[in-house]
Amino acid sequence: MSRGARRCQRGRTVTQSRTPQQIPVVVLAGFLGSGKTTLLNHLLHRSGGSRIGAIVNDFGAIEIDAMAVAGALGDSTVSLGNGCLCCAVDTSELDVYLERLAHPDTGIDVIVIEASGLAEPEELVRMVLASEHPGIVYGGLVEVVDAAEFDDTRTRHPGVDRHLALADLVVVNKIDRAPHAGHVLDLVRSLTDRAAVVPATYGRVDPEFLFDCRPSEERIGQLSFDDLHGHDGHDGHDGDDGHDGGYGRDRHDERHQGHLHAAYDSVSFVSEVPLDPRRLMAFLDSRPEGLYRIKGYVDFGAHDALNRYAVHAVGRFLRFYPQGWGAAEDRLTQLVLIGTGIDAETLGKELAACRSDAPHADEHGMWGVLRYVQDPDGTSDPGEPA
Ligand SMILES: Nc1nc2c(ncn2[C@@H]2O[C@H](COP(=O)(O)OP(=O)(O)OP(=O)(O)O)[C@@H](O)[C@H]2O)c(=O)[nH]1
Repeated sequence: MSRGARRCQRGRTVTQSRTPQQIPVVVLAGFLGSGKTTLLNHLLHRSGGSRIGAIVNDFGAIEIDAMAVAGALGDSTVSLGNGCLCCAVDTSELDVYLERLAHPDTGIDVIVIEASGLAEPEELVRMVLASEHPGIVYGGLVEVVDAAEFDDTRTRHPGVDRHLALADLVVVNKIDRAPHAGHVLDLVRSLTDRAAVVPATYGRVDPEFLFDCRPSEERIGQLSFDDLHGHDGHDGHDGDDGHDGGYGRDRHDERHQGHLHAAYDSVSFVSEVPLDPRRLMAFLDSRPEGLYRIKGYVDFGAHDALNRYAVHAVGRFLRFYPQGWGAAEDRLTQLVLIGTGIDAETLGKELAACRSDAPHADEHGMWGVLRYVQDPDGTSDPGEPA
């Protein structure tokens, strides 16, 4: 591929033409919901002594992915929200962040850019290669594939084959959900050019596949949000947070008609009023076919005052993950919906109608939601919608 790109050798990656001062920049891509954020969180927790700088690019106006990554490590990410990095973000903005992260004071060993699920990886790779910063070197393209949805994704987007052909490493994720995992692995291998193809569940791959790790004792901790933003007070959040009960069709640059995201719309929804679990389940059960991805956090108010519920829908797959509210956290529902041919106004109205008007929890109200909560040991698979 390009100068500086890595090759996998017997399960380990090697950065070529990298001087000791140069920090590899790894592009982490993959279709909507394939498991990029899950993999990035795994890397952040399992990178031994290596210090990772993360740049997270969300498609929707609310930065759900950035929250998921930052939430795990105390705001140690840079967020480039509302639009695919490959079009909507100015190259110079990416350069500014790369420069900041690559500054020797940060002590960062590797930078991972998590692309939005609709980004064009070759554009991202081009942007990294175009950076003239001497302190960084392109570190390779990692593509995450959802093994359970792979056939469907390829049918919807034949362009995915092209993305795989460019990859240096393909993580075939969600092996636990794929009844024909062997078939998917063979297919992916036939579509890649030179990539290592690694099966995974919940993105648990050896970080050494992506970069050379330092021993654990060298770990010096993650950076603060301020470190990454250069103490300039700019938090990179341009979403419509705090806009109660509000929803909006997010604007995306449609110059690049050949891009995956040209056919997709996203809707963001924020509410300070808790949602009623039965109404939300009715909404989710009847969600339109084109609404491929839902992610975010739900406040069910008195129905569970201790937890917010992270929600993920990918195709017909649906899960809720209860997470304790932080003491200083705003009790908000924040959702991003992404799909093709979706009616943003109607979806927004339907979500607004899910807001609760009852002051008390009804006793069995959460049952429908709890069907989609995974057991703590992660072994059982709750029922999926018909
Ligand atoms: N069963 C199963 N679920 C997984 C696995 N990996 C991720 N998930 C779930 O899949 C959903 C989507 O995962 P994410 O990591 O948010 O996917 P993403 O690629 O970052 O999503 P986008 O940012 O929308 O493109 C979440 O509910 C994850 O918990 C896996 O290996 N097995």
